[in-house]
Amino acid sequence: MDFPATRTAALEKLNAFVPRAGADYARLRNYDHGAGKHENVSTLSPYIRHRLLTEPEVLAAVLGRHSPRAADKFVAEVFWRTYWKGWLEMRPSVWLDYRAGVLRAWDRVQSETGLRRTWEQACLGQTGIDAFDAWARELAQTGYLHNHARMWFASIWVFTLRLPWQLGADFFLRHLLDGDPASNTLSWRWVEGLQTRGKTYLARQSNIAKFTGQRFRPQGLAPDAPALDGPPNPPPLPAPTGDTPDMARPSALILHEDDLSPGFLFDRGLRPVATALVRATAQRSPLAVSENVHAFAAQALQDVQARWGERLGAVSVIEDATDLRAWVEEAGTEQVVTPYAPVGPVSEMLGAVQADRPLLRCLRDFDARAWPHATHGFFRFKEHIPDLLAALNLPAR
Ligand SMILES: Cc1cc2nc3c(=O)[nH]c(=O)nc-3n(C[C@H](O)[C@H](O)[C@H](O)COP(=O)(O)OP(=O)(O)OC[C@H]3O[C@@H](n4cnc5c(N)ncnc54)[C@H](O)[C@@H]3O)c2cc1C
Repeated sequence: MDFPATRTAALEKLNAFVPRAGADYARLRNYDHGAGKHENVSTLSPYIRHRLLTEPEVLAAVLGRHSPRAADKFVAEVFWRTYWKGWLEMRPSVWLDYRAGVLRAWDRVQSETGLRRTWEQACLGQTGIDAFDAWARELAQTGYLHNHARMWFASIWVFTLRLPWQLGADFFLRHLLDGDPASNTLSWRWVEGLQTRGKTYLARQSNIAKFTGQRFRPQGLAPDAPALDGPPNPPPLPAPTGDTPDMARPSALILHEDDLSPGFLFDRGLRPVATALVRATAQRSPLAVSENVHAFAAQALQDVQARWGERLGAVSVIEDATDLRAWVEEAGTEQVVTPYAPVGPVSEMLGAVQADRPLLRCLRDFDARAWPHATHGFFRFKEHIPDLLAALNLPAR
């Protein structure tokens, strides 16, 4: 596998990429040379998404080598993830609407033969649109796609194949090792004109030919991209502030696939008597999630156990809400502590515990500082990047 799910592999990848994160990245990042040739970008997203590497660690490595000006593009991309997370965190109903939309679209797939055929062809990479088919297969085989390919793919899915966008986002979530409720849902909404109202992304033959190094020149793409219709974006709720547990009290710890760097909790004084390692990959979709995705998360959880074993107490691996609730009961501690899980399947699973005893969700300082700024578009959020970097003691200008 190209993506061993260990922190060691993540650090090796980061170290190898850092020299290319400056001017080279700014110049070349939009070129997609295909599977096994993604040297222009970092391919770190599966690690950052599971927090085998944290955003501040990535930013520190890059700004330790390049000036803020030279690394401007890369730094901004890292903050896109933060922005999307903050945006969705303050508008959780958008995730619920997406989930309901997947079920509605899946219902239609089962009853409408033409739709079912197109959906199957798209998922199997058998549409006859060579570029699209290659991306579908690359995604299924490797669990990764270049950002530009994701944009072209999403655009063709909706505007050329006329498939429901929720099924495309679901296809991504079932196959991407970095499958992430915020980045995925909101990027799909952005392509279709739902996120930035009326502004869509059209995949063009000339653009695909140029940025794939002439590997593809797909015929028959939609000539225009009329924005999809949908309700206005909900106003933002207050950003979460997280809980502040009394770490001296007997505690159990829940570690999950949304944050596998628990060092910040131990630094705050947590000494758990027992730890549950929770995996919610099966809940990413009502359909079957790919083996690659399950395997990545499972290995990442093993890796956290290997790295932090002696700090975790008795360890159990848990994959469903009922078992998690039973585990909490059995642990019998006064409180349960967990790294904050943003909107998505893990947070939904943790919801099942909360009724029984205090579940204290610890928010990282980085998220607590950044998320409240995701009130409007990215360009307003971006103005805060220098301050967010300064708070990490990193060079900002
Ligand atoms: C339709 C669509 C769906 C997407 N779904 C996901 C998803 O499920 N999970 C996911 O992590 N990203 C998603 N992205 C965002 C982006 O494509 C990936 O984060 C990026 O391609 C990861 O590759 P990389 O690590 O090589 O990126 P690099 O170019 O090396 O960027 C460095 C890091 O910055 C962050 N980043 C870069 N671009 C973006 C972006 N546009 N949005 C958010 N963060 C970004 C990632 O953490 C990435 O690892 C999606 C984009 C689109 C257009």
